[in-house]
Amino acid sequence: MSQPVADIVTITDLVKAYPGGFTALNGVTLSIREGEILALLGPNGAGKTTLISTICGLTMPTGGTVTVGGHDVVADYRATRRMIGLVPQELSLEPFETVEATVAFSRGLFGRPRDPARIEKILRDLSLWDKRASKIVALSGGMKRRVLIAKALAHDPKVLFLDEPTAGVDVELRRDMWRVVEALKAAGVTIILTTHYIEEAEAIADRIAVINKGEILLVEETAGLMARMGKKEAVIDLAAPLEALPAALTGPDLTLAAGGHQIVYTYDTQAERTGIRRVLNELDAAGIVMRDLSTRQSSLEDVFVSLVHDDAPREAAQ
Ligand SMILES: Nc1ncnc2c1ncn2[C@@H]1O[C@H](COP(=O)(O)OP(=O)(O)OP(=O)(O)O)[C@@H](O)[C@H]1O
Repeated sequence: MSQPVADIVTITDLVKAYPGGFTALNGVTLSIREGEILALLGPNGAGKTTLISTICGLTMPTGGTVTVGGHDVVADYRATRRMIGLVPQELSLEPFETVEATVAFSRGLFGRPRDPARIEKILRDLSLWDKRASKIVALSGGMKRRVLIAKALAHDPKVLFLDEPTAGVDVELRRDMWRVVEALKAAGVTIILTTHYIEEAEAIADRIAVINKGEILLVEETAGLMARMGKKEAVIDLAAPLEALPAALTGPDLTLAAGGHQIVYTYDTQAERTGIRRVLNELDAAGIVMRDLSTRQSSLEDVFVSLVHDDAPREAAQ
């Protein structure tokens, strides 16, 4: 029998109001499971970096609690910080230091004893071993990102935060980075990543959390989310516009669009039968002439946009 998965990070009613009065986190409750890859998605300014900084103990919360491995991040900062590795957005490295010294120094910062074999393993896993004697300044952007990850792993953290790990890197390097993240997961590290690339979340995350205006809008298994919300639409172009749908074709899955020139039928991609044939038969029976039929699959990107968009009127109403 498989063991139930424990939560390694527990965030409860977290609030962060910045001194100027801006509330960046507005009651965030979220549990992160040991060993998972969780993608945190949200538009610019949603509160992703503030959330990560608060879990890492770099930003003080104004309300609520965060525990890592059962320890409170404020009361027990040293214990929680040791359990966390953070890869920041900016490439903040000492340019004239070597790769190996940079990573070894980072281990020392957390009071861990020197362990050249451990550093070698980290560098090898990240394909940095051949570059160990190179100065940071001589590395490509992609290699510098790997050094940042190596640095964050140098003290053997249980939880790794990656803030926009593939921002601005090319497709090949991005896929390379995904392999690195998956290998870390296989080694038992819990990973939380923020990203603006939705296909990145879809490709590697076990669960997806969507944050907007300091509030968590959704947390769900990636596969379940795609199955539940990844609907397919059939768009039927009509020869002549309709004022209304015929009586036999009313229902929440059918809408009239494009000024009556189109019927949009939304169906579940998981269902045994799509129901498209029934719709076409009903059109025929009602004497409605179809000009064209096309289908489109909604992606996680559509789900994300509709979630964040649906959230917009709330702000206007406040
Ligand atoms: N030190 C600060 N003082 C005041 N406001 C701040 C501070 N840091 C962040 N904010 C504000 O809090 C909000 C959330 O910022 P945060 O950086 O957490 O968002 P984000 O989701 O990480 O955005 P991005 O995707 O652009 O990195 C923003 O409106 C930002 O302007």
